[in-house]
Amino acid sequence: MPSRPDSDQSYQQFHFLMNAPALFNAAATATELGVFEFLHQHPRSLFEEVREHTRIPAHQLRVLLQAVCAAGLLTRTDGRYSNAPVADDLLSTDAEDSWSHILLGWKEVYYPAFVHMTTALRTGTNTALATYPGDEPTLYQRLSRDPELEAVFHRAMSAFTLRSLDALAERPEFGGVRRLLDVGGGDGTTSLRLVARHPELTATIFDIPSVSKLADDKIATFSDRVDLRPGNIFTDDFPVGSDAVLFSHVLEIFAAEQILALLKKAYDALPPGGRVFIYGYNVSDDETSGVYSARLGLYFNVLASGQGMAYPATDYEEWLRQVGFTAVETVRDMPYEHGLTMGVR
Ligand SMILES: C[S@@+](CC[C@H](N)C(=O)[O-])C[C@H]1O[C@@H](n2cnc3c(N)ncnc32)[C@H](O)[C@@H]1O
Repeated sequence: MPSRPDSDQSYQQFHFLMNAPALFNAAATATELGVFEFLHQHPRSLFEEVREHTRIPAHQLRVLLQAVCAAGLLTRTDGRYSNAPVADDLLSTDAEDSWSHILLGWKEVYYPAFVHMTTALRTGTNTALATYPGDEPTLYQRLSRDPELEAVFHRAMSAFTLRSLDALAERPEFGGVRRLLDVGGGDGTTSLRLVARHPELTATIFDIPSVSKLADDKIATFSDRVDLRPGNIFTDDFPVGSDAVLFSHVLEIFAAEQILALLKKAYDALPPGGRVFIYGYNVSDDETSGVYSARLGLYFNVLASGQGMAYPATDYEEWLRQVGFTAVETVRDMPYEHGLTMGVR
């Protein structure tokens, strides 16, 4: 059996990758037990102090803390534990954009589904969806039967969206928009940030009724400039009267024919000169890089919709042209593997 030198970076990455699911879960459990939050407030704590806070048996805490140290998220010096700087920045608070929400959403929804990956990819359908009650074709619709999990899921999505949203909100193109239709706008996180940044902008959030209810709570502060359109983006008409349509993290869920149908609906709902914005993850054009995009594509195909991926920007550009949009272009290399593809009716 050939062996590789320990100095080989790809070998080190291989070690980390093979153990990553266990370390991910240790980080999620430490988050749920409030370890990072406690050590943020009480750096250099002794084992007994962490134990008093977490209230788990000493041996099990010993095992957990070793794992989280090995993952690089905690340090232990002279027997005292502290957050590593990256954990202190990203995991130690309950703020809306905290990675702690993202971790819990991935732990509860994404990663349990991946035991179905081989079957799902072999059979070409999202077999993990069978673990959720209902007969609706996507996870988003089935989650409406479990409001608690739906809230965890949307809190995670909102936290992640907040992390990548500023690059979108800062785009000068939104300065020229007056009425935005935010298709699949979720709990309103994106529209709220856009209207806060652009004082002339008003927005309509179009999403399924149970998600619109989540948005209802959030939009209170901007209720004069943000409204809700509960419904199904495929079977219900797009409201008219907007001069721009935004698809943020939505088209990537679906297959090419469905994307073309949604883009055609956007085209028909827009006036001449109206704009379309497609914001989300893009794999590289040669489809070899993008770890966030990889996770997302697998999640769609194993669980969420049974199709879709973080398509390369060139796919979106081609679909926009096919539907009739002009001045098609993409802003590439935005944070978190994001891109913004735009067109004009
Ligand atoms: C990945 S989330 C994106 C949310 C938000 N746009 C963002 O960027 O954070 C996809 C959204 O599409 C919505 N969605 C999926 N299928 C839908 C359908 N058929 N009709 C209405 N909304 C749908 C989901 O409920 C969910 O809120």
